[in-house]
Amino acid sequence: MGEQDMPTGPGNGPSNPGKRRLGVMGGTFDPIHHGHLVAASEVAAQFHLDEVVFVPTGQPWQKSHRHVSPAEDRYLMTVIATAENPQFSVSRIDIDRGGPTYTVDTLRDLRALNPDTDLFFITGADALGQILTWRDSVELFSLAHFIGVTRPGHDLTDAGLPEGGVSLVEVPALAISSTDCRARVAKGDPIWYLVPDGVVRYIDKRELYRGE
Ligand SMILES: Nc1ncnc2c1ncn2[C@@H]1O[C@H](COP(=O)(O)OP(=O)(O)OP(=O)(O)O)[C@@H](O)[C@H]1O
Ligand SMILES: O=C(O)c1ccc[n+]([C@@H]2O[C@H](COP(=O)([O-])O)[C@@H](O)[C@H]2O)c1
Repeated sequence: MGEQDMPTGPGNGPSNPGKRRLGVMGGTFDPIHHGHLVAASEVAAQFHLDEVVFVPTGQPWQKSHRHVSPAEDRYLMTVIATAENPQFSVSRIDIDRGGPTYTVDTLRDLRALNPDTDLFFITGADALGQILTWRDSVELFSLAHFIGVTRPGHDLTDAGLPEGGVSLVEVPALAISSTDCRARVAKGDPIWYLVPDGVVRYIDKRELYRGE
C-alpha cells in the first residue's frame, strides 16, 4: 500500500504525519499462535504501523472461570514467538501492574510511556463483540483507535461501537485458537505449525497443558 493509500478519515483512525504509530496486541496468549501473529502482521502492513507491542494479560478477569498458565510462561512464549520480527516487541506492563487486567490501564500506561504516538489496539472479532463489557469502555476509544480483525466462526461487526473509533480489517483467516492448542496438547496431538516451533518446544519443556 502506497502512502497515498494510507488509511485516513473517521473510520480509519488518526493520520498524523510524523507521529509514531504503535500497534497494541493484548491477549492472554495461553499459548500465542499463528492466528495472533498473522493478525498483527497484516494490521501493521495495512495501517503503516512502526511497531506492534504484544501485551500478555496479568490476570484476565473474563477468563477467571478456567485455569490460566502462569504469566511468566505466557510472557516467555510471547517473547519466543515474536523474537525474529524486528517490528514486534513484548511488554510486561499488564503482568507487572498486578491485579485484574483492564485494557483502559494498558492504554493509559502505554500513552504515558510513548508520548507523540498514536495507539492502535488490535483485537479479534470475538473480543471486539465484547468490548462494551470491558471496564471504562467509553474511555477506551479516546485512548486508541480500535482495529477489529476477522476470525473464523465470529462475525466482524462494529455495531454499537462509536462511529470513527473502530476499523474492520480482513486478515487471511486462520481457524486456530489457544483453546484448541491446549486441548491438542492434552490429547497428545501435535501443535506443530499452529504455533511457532520455539513455542512447541517451550510447552514441551515446561509440560504445559498436559493435564487439562
Ligand atoms: N485465529 C485468530 N484470528 C484473529 N484474531 C485472533 C485469533 N485468535 C485470537 N485472536 C485475537 O487475539 C486476541 C488475544 O486472543 P487470546 O490470547 O484470548 O487467544 P484465543 O485463541 O482467543 O484464546 P482462548 O481460546 O484461550 O480464548 C483477541 O483479541 C482475539 O480475538
Ligand atoms: O478491559 C477489560 O475489561 C477487558 C476485558 C476482557 C478482555 N480485555 C482485553 O482483551 C484482550 C484479549 O483478551 P483475552 O482475554 O481474550 O485474551 C486482552 O488485551 C485483554 O486485556 C480487556
